Amino acid sequence: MVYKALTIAGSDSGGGAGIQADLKTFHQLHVFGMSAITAVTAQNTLGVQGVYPLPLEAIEKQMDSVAVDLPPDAVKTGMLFNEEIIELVARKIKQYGWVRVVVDPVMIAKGGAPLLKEEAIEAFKRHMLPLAYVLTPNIPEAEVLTNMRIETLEDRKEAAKKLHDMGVRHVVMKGGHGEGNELVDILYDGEQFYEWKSKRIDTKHTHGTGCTFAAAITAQLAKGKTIYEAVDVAKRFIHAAVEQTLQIGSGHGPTNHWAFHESEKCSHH
Ligand SMILES: Nc1ncnc2c1ncn2[C@@H]1O[C@H](COP(=O)(O)OP(=O)(O)O)[C@@H](O)[C@H]1O
Ligand SMILES: Cc1ncc(COP(=O)(O)OP(=O)(O)O)c(N)n1
Repeated sequence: MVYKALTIAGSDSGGGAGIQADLKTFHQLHVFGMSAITAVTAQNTLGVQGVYPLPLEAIEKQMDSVAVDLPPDAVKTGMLFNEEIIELVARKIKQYGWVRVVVDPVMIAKGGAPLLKEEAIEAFKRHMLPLAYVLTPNIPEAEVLTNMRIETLEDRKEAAKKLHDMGVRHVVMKGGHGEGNELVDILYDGEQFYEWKSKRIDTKHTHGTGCTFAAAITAQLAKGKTIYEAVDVAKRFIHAAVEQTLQIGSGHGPTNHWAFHESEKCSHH
């Protein structure tokens, strides 16, 4: 059986985040990766040098081409950039009845470049949250989406409940932006909270962590795994990818998409 996943996201020329990170992650987890590119970015480990959204027609055609011939078992969305792209992507997801949809609310690149226009945030909340089988905000993204300040673990849980009330089925809040040497990622399924704790690895090479983590969840969902199983593998995948970084580029380097496979000698999970 060949499982297939589609990423609808921006291209990162530097290869560490966006479409490139998603496809590498799908591949490492033995899922056939497909893409619909929303925007091209000129980007490297030093930052984002240019953002070029694609015409709506080009985005729609890519989604149609994949949908009619290669129906995905799971879908991930990343950089959506503006209101028009959000509306289009949401309409097409509904048209094709895609359910296992992982929405990564990409807003700002680590270097500070906006990957979602501020005026598009309301449209994102309105159109994308109700389609999210899984939403994967980091702490600053969760703050923007819920209009609340998140400092403690209790705040994170309150924000997760709010996001669930806004239509998200499963909230996976990433803890990379929290304080201290321990990272806590949480999952809320509407009833219970689950926590994944790990050591914070002391490195500046974390470009693309969010994309890679959400892509790993998507790959596992494509294979029919439960949300708990999917987050569990994704957490191990990203931990290995940050622990054994590649040390390339002179800024914030990419994570290592080979590391999980090599460290766990996994086959198909
Ligand atoms: N320094 C680090 N050491 C280990 N894991 C990390 C580190 N930074 C981020 N992660 C993990 O990478 C994933 C993405 O985290 P986060 O930084 O919160 O999101 P984003 O990349 O979207 O800003 C999470 O699972 C988080 O726990
Ligand atoms: C094209 C593109 N999409 C998404 C991102 C953001 O990725 P993320 O995983 O959050 O990593 P950082 O930008 O925070 O390093 C991106 N940079 N480019």
